[in-house]
Amino acid sequence: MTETARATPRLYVETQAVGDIRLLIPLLNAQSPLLWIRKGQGMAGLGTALRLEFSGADRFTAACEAWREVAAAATVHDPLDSPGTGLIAFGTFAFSAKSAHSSVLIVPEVVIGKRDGVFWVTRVRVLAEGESAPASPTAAGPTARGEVRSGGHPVPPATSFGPEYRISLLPGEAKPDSYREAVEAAVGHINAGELEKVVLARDLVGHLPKDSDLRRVLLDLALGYPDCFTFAVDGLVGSSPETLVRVYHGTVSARVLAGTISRGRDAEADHDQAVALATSPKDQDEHRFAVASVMNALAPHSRTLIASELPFTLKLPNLWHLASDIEGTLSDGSTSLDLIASLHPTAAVAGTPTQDALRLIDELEPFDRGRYAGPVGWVGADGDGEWAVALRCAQVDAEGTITAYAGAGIVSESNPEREYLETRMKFRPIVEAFG
Ligand SMILES: C=C(O[C@@H]1C=C(C(=O)O)C=C[C@H]1O)C(=O)O
Repeated sequence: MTETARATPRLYVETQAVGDIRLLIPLLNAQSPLLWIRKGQGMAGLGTALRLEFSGADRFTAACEAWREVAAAATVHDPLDSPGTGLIAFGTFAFSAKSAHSSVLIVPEVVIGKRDGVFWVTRVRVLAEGESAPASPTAAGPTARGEVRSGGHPVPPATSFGPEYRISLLPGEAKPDSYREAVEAAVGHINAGELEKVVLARDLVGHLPKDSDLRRVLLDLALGYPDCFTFAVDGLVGSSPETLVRVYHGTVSARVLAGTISRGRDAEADHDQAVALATSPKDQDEHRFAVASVMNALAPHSRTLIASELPFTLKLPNLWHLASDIEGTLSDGSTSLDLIASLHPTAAVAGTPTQDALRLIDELEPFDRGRYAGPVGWVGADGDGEWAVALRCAQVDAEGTITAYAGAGIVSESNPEREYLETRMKFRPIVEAFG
């Protein structure tokens, strides 16, 4: 199912430290941005040095294998050796093994990054057949094809934003009534003892005029949701609060979210909402399934693995979530790609038991989720990386069609209207960013 290049391309990669970079988003390409930031820190990508596509049930294992080969064949000069420096790929994976949408790893020609007061630029090019890689770094790094450097400055220039736009997103394949009916049907299956939890989503669609500047949407998301990962990979744009997995030098961490309530109108009502969420048996049930699925997936790869005993309430501008942080040390040298293969799909986005939930999603959701609820993030040459669950997001395709998705965890106590309203809250970041 998965296409692999005949010969592994040999990449030549140079990272250099640069002076202060203020904002990453204005440096991006307006129509095909590559971005991964949280709290203003992260990486922006320009151009494509290498694109690897995967599909089907083996999309994760094929990506692990292909990335290992690409990393092994690459020559990397990276004096900084920190998360995100050196060779990296941005990635987005389809939710379903049956999806018609591709899963991709993209190595940009240029990566501009900032983290903990360190600023860097990485340049990448594919070596020609027979060409040997420079043994030591060239002063300003390899110049990407066709790029004109302004005054020899290593950071590509910011460009001004294109015209403003306001786009309405309207119900797509799943109309509000059919969503409520699907929730009701799911509760029936749960009460019949067929499964314990299923996550059902609905979609909104809109159209982005040709040549619209997607950086406007990213800026809105990044400023409005600074504690979330704001991402743009291959047309998938969004701001996710949920860390699927982070791997760094043999440690592993994740943030599991499941259980949601609206924000209160004033401080007191808001506090009451948080207490109501933290003490709701329905939300605790939903959450327990989600934590268990992540712990079970990580346990075989970990020497130690700890989740907080009780979930905490995570405040976002549009809602409260029940959250649990998980931390551990790896026992088997798994890369972040190996771990997303084990983790996906968690009970926070599929349900419990997984296979029954996936079957019911196929039956009750009238669309292909594409990359929604799949892993989105980045991986480095050593396999370390950071992946979020692609939530609060939309896919913008080549014709400008925007498809946004939001879902809710259904358990036996679920109420169709409340679950519908929960998806409305979850759509807010993306609806407001395009609107
Ligand atoms: C499915 C979504 O969110 C997931 C489901 C949640 C829930 O059911 O409470 C909460 C956070 C996410 O894990 C979504 O945002 O579309």
